Amino acid sequence: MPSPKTTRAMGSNSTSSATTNNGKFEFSSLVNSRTPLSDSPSARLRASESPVRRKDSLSSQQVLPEEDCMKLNPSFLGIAFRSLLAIDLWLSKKLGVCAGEHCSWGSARPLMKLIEISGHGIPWIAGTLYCFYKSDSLAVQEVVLNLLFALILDLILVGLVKGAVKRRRPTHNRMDMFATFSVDKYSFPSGHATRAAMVTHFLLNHLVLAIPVRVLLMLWAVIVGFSRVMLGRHNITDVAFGFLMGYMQYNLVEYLWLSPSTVPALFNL
Ligand SMILES: CC(C)=CCC/C(C)=C/COP(=O)(O)O
Repeated sequence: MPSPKTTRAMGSNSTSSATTNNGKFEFSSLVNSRTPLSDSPSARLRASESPVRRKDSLSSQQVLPEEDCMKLNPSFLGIAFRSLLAIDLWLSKKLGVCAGEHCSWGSARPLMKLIEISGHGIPWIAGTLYCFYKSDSLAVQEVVLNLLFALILDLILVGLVKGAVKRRRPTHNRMDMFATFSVDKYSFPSGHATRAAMVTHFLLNHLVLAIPVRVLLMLWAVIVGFSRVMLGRHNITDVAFGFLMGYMQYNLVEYLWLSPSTVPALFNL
């Protein structure tokens, strides 16, 4: 692939031309792939095209395919976004202190894995089903059924976003998670973070809890989020978006609230 420094292709004649500097081709700007080589003052260089081959092989009317081009003038937002991602990866790797037994906090890994199980979907769904089975009043059944609905909705929405974004987990992650599903190989967003945020919001709003219990519940959610990064399962942005998504999922459950008047069949179990 030619050197990224490029010399303006002087398209005055039917084919582009390149200048050489001690035999090394230099380009100051590139020809736009969407217009004929001879017309545009700035452009892109076909990544697989060497200057020498390009001069001979491309006529002035041939348009370079977009996918073959390398964009050398990214927007400010593009640069800012990539810088944020680079900081995210770097800081997440720094915070992955329990990613393995050999890490600086490797001895805390068993505790982090216990916290991981406390935020897993299976224990929450199994526990909620048990509470629904044992519930003896319509009011309790209504709350428990909506919690079950929220947990299932969380799995579906997180699975869809994971499958769409397909962000790989951090390289330092050791994939030894308890009971995972296909899309759980992907990192964005953190399903534990969405679940912790959603469940905490749900319980704080639908259960009468003493202040210390409310504080412990919120603390649990934050610790689950931190544990995802410390275990190396996620980057910080995966968890941050997970918390935001979990909060939005709770509001969606409130909007779609299942009540005996709207879905009586669910309550005649
Ligand atoms: C298979 C079931 C019922 C739940 C999967 C729960 C799970 C493994 C989610 C992944 O969480 P992270 O995205 O935080 O790693």
